[in-house]
Formats: sequence, C-alpha cells, structure tokens
Amino acid sequence: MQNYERELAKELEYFQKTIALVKAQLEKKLETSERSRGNLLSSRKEMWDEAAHSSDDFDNVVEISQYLEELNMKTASYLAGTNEIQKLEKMQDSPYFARVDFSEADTQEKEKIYIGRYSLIDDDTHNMYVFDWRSPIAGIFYRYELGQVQYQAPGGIIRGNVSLKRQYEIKRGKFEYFFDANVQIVDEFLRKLLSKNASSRMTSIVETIQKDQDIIIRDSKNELLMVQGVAGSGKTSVALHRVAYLMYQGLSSKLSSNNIAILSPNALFAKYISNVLPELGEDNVETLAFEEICNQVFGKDFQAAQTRNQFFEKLITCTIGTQKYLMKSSMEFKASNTFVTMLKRLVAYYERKLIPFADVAYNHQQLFDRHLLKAKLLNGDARTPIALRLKRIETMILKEIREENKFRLAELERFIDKYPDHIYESQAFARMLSIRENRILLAYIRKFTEIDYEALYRKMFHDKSLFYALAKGLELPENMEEIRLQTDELLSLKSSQYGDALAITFLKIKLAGCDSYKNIKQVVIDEVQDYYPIHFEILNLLFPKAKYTVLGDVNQTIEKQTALTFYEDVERILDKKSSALLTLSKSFRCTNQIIAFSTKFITELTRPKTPASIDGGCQGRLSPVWTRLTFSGGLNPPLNEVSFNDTPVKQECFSRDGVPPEIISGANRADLDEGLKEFIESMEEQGYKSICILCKSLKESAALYSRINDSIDVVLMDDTYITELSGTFITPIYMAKGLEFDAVLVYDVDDMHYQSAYDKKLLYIASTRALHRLALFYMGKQSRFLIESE
Ligand SMILES: Nc1ncnc2c1ncn2[C@@H]1O[C@H](COP(=O)(O)OP(=O)(O)OP(=O)(O)O)[C@@H](O)[C@H]1O
Repeated sequence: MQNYERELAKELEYFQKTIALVKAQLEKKLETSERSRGNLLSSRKEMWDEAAHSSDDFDNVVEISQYLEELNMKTASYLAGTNEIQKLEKMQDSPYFARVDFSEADTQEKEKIYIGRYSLIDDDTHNMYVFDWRSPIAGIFYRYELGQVQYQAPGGIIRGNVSLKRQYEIKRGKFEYFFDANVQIVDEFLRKLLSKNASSRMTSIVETIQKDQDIIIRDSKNELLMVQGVAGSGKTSVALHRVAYLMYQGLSSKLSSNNIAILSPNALFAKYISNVLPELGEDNVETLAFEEICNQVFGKDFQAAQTRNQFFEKLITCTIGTQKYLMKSSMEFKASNTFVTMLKRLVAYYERKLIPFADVAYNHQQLFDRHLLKAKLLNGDARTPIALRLKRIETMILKEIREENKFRLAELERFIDKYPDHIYESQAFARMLSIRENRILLAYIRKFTEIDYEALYRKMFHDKSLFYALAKGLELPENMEEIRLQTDELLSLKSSQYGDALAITFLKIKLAGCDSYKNIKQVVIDEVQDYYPIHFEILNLLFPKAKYTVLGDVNQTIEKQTALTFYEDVERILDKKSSALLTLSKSFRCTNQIIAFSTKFITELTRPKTPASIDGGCQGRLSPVWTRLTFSGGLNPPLNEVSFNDTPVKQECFSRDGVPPEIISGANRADLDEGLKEFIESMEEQGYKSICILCKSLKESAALYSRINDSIDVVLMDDTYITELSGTFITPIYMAKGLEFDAVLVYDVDDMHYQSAYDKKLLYIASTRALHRLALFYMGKQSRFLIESE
C-alpha cells in the first residue's frame, strides 16, 4: 500500500507537469489561432475591397486568383491550428492512458513511455511527454506482457525489456486511479467498459486494443490483408484504427485522408462509424457504399437500378420457391467469375464486330470510309479505353467537317440566292441550314462513336446466339436459359436487378475507363462477405494500384452460403504481391449467454482440407491465404510473426455475464404485439438506451411499426434513415448488419419465417447485434432453430 502511495505521488507529479505543459501549449496555440483568424478575415476583406467586385476584366481575375491562393493557404493553416487546439483540449481531459517502462538492450537505460491518443513534446527541452498510440514504441504496450520485447522502428528492430505496464483512468482532467497491468485487472477494466450501454455512434477502442487486433492495425507487409472475424470481434473498429494508423504513417509516405476509401454497406453505417477517426484526431475519410460507386461511374444517365437492400427485400419477401430460386441463381450468375469472363469477351467482340461504323459524307463527297474508321479504332493503342478511342475518331471527323464547312456554306448561299423570294438574309439562312444539317450528321456519327452501355448489355441477353457464343467453354448454371429470358424481359421493361447494375457498371468501366478514384491508394472494405467476384473486378479497375484491407464474416451472408474459400477468390482477383488471411475469434460485443445462444445458428468454420483449385495458375500463391497469425511465443510473440496453422476458426467470447436470451410467445398477433410493447417498456425502465426490433423484411417492419407506433415511441429505420442510433427502432435484419444495440428483440421467429439455412444465418446476424439483452418473439410454432438451440 505504501508502495502504491509512493507511486501515486510520483504519478500525480508527472500528471500535473503534463497538464501544465498541455495548458501552456494550448494558450500559445489559442493566441496564434486568434491572430491567424484576424489575419484571415482581413485578407478576405482586402480581397473583397480590392478586387472581387470588379472581376470583369482579365487583370482582376488574375489578381483574384492570387488572393484566393493566399486565402487558401491561410485557411489551411488556420484549420490546422484549430485541429491542434482540439487535440490539446482533449489532452487536457485525458493526456494519456498507459505507460510502459522500457530498457533498450544496448543501453539498459530505463525510459518511461507514456502513451496517449496524441503525442506531446516539450518544444524547449524536446522531451517526449506522451507518445502517440500509433508510434512504433507504443506497439509494445499492445503486444507484450512484461519481459523481453522488440519493436520495428524506422531504423530497424529494437530489442529490450519491459519492466512495467501501467494503465490510468483519467477523466475530465482528473487523475482517478492507476493499476499495474496483469491480465486479470486488464480484463476487469475491459469488462467494465463493455458493460456500458451502446453508444449512438461507434467509439474508439484505443485504450484496450487487443494483441491480435493490433497486429492487423499495424500490418505493413501485406498489400492485401484479409480478416475473417466472428460477429462483434472488432472488425469495424480495427478497420478504422488501421486507417488512423495508415494516416499517421502517411506523414512520411504522403498518404492523407483523400487517398483512402472506406467501403461500407450503407449511409447509416457510414454515419455510425463517422465519429471514430475525428475522435482519434484524424480527418474523416470518405465512406462509400458500392451503389454510390455505380452511380458515380454512370453519372446521371443511369436509370435507377435496384440497390442491394432492395434486392435483399425482394428475395426475402418472395414466397414462391421457384421465383426465389431464379432470383438467387440469377444474382449469383451475374456476379460470378463466369459472367465476368463473358463480359470481357463481349467487350472484345464489341470492338471488333458490333460497332456500327458507317461511311461519312459531307457536301457531296465521301470524307471517311467505314472500313478505314474501323481500322483506325483497331490500330489505336489497346490500353486506351474503346470509348476514348471512339471519341478521338469523332473529333477527327468533326475537324474535317469543320474544314469543309466554309465550302458548304458557300454552296448553300448560292443555292439560296437562286430563290430570292424568301424573307431571310441569304448568309444567315445558309448558316441556319448548315447548323441543322450538322446536327443531323452529328447524330449519325454518334451512332458509332458513342456507346449505349445498357443497350449493349441488353443485346447480350436478347441475342441468344451471341449469348451462348460468349459463354463458349464456360460452365453455366442449369437454369441458364431461364435466367437469360427473364433478364431480357426485365431489361426490355427498363427494370434491372442489382446484379445487372453491377454488370453494366463493369461493362462501362471496361469500355470507357474511370478516373474518378485515381488518387486512392488504400481501400478498406467492411462486411466484405457480401461481395461477389464482380465487385472485386470493378474495384480492380477503379483502384488498380491500391492496397487493400478487407474484413468480413462468412457466417453473416444473407443470400449465399459462403465458406472460407471465399477469401481465395478475393486473393485471386485482387492479385496483390503479398497477402494474408488473419482471423479474429473473440467477440467483445455480446454477453456470454448471447454468444452461447447465437453460436448455435452457425457451423464452425474450418479451412478446407485441400484448397480448391483456382483458374489462372495461381496455385503457387495459395499458401499465404491460409496463413494465420499465431502467437507462437506465448505471451511475448515476435512482431508480425506468421505461421501456418490448421486450427479451426472458433468463436470465443470475452467473458461477460448477463441475462440469458428470452423466447416469448403470443397467442395471436395482438397478444404478441402487447408482449413486445411490455418488453420494450421494461428495457427502457432498466436504463437501456438503444433498443432494436428486428423483423425479417422491411415490409413486415413497416406493418409492425404502423401497429405499435401510436403507443410506443419508435422509429422505422429504412434506407433513408441516417440519424443517431439512440432510442427504439424497427428495421429488417439486413439493415442492421454491422450495427449494435443494448437490447435486440427479434420478431416473428416462427417456423414459417425461419426454416431454411439462410434463415438460420439471419438469426445469427440478428442475435449478435445485442450487447446486453436478447429476446425472440413468436406466435404459432416456434422456429425449428430455436428448438435446436434450447
Ligand atoms: N479491443 C476492444 N476493446 C473494447 N471494445 C472493443 C474492442 N474490440 C471491439 N470492441 C467493441 O466490440 C463491439 C463490436 O465491434 P465491431 O462492431 O468493430 O465488431 P465487428 O467484428 O465489426 O462486428 P460485426 O461483424 O458484428 O459487424 C464494439 O462495441 C466495439 O467497440
């Protein structure tokens, strides 16, 4: 105890010195910021007074652009200052959360390394008061217990010894307590943290990042890092902390927020995760849903296609077995490797055979022969997209026409002069006639210089012989003809399915290229299990040089059965120099009871005995896919060591007890709704802040909402909902993917609703959304899967 008091006194002294330094730096920054704000305002005023209101002459435009450049620089420096101020303000609340005492092997000199969200350095003495959690030396806090350690510094590996690991609770500028970290105490700390209510937005986990999570966050060896993690194992958290880490590293490699793209399932999810990076002191990164990419590729001219959620809804609400099968197999086919090969063949065939080149004549003479135009296209640089080569041909033709235009005008004038009875002036009349003629000619030329992507796609399905010629030698689904005919019919009605939208997007990028994302160097994909080969083919075209981090859980697919072999496809298509598949098996979200209950809805994943064979001679590269990180050295593993491991991917749970899941039945609809309302009230009384009722479909969610929203304060969460996740919600299970709530109430879990293998996975997704409480409601016969899980 005496020892603790002595240590506490020393810690308080360090804490006060740190806070004093933070305050001094904050004061200085506030002063500078005030000055640069004044500067900025007066520059703006000056620009306005001197130049802005007389911008019609060219000199002034130049002057304005100089002013603007200066203003931009001043604004950027002011904003950087504001960012620093925000960091210091946060440091005033809690400057650090951990400490390790490290002695380097060579010098044996002990250093006290305090670790916080941001670094703090005394500008006068250059003493490092706090190290950023992403700095190389801070990594030893996450990776090691006491004893021998090593870390990768820019100049090479540093080895040494850790003699102390300490954690602090410092809140709102008050030093509350510290404890020296042994495993039990840390677990207790984490348990307390996880027992809190869900927050309406995701928060940072920087103080409690686990070893296996840290390895993913700091990996810099792999161009493609794949993470298979059970529900609630921190995939999204890890993804965001990795982004923050990459940006920190980017200080030297020039990677900034606009070089990173995060792909997320929808706008609500994007909003849910939007807090984490700013909390870590970084600029937010653009979060894109795949549909947004499709829209961006097409601009406005793409007719509203079915979104992924609309596809899920249609599939889930379809009650006719044959139709459901057709929908699913059609989607699977259109997103498959086979179909991608057919689309690539279509592009090649289009270039050689389908472009309707025509002779171009003007002013009674032939300017271009169609064979010559075609030869020009085929002889062009094959790396240039076809659409661009066609545009160049169009420009060439128009240039020639422009040359001829003066002769044509003269001819028209002569012609007009022969008929002097009209009221127009002959020159103006000739010009008008020529414009009309040219417009018709341009439309004629554009029939072969512009590509109608949707028409081309439709032709593929409409023209049976073309379709099967493109499919030659490929293995097709047994209901191929049915899929072809249905697609042709739907496209003729201008109704395309989600799979068609993806395919047309692929086709357009293949034919026309796309430069919109050329600055992206790192791509992070969450919920990757919902992606198909065509998604990765599109990503490959959009971000050819990017490195990837992809995270998912093959147990959480909605409409497809996927095994770990899924990651082989990802590796093959993205085709990066180095790749690894890592696993996260411990769930942090749910209580022991909820995990034990929900695990029964899935089967344990194991790696296949013999990896499936892969086209394209990639077998030699298969082994890294099955590389799994192991901590071979017990508590103190060497950094980033990877080794082969045959262990099945298990689901473990961070030990936290709670109330067992409840199964509640109702005699009829009214009785069930009443039971649901009572349960919600009791959850609210018990202080749970976020409660979610999960139905199978949006249609059923909307029906339930209309029955209970008079008596309960509840929000229907559909595709358009992008607000905070606090309160009581009703939503379909597929919309709740990636989210979490204090209490989850799964509605209508009867044997009609949940009977297939896919339904079973929906139950897994639904029940793993719950942090503390889970209840399942049914009337009639309860789902067979509930009986199995009893
Ligand atoms: N190391 C950690 N310390 C504290 N909390 C953690 C840690 N890792 C994860 N969590 C918490 O666990 C919960 C689940 O994390 P997250 O949503 O990132 O998991 P996930 O694997 O993406 O889940 P899912 O696959 O179900 O969407 C979050 O509340 C997160 O804050």
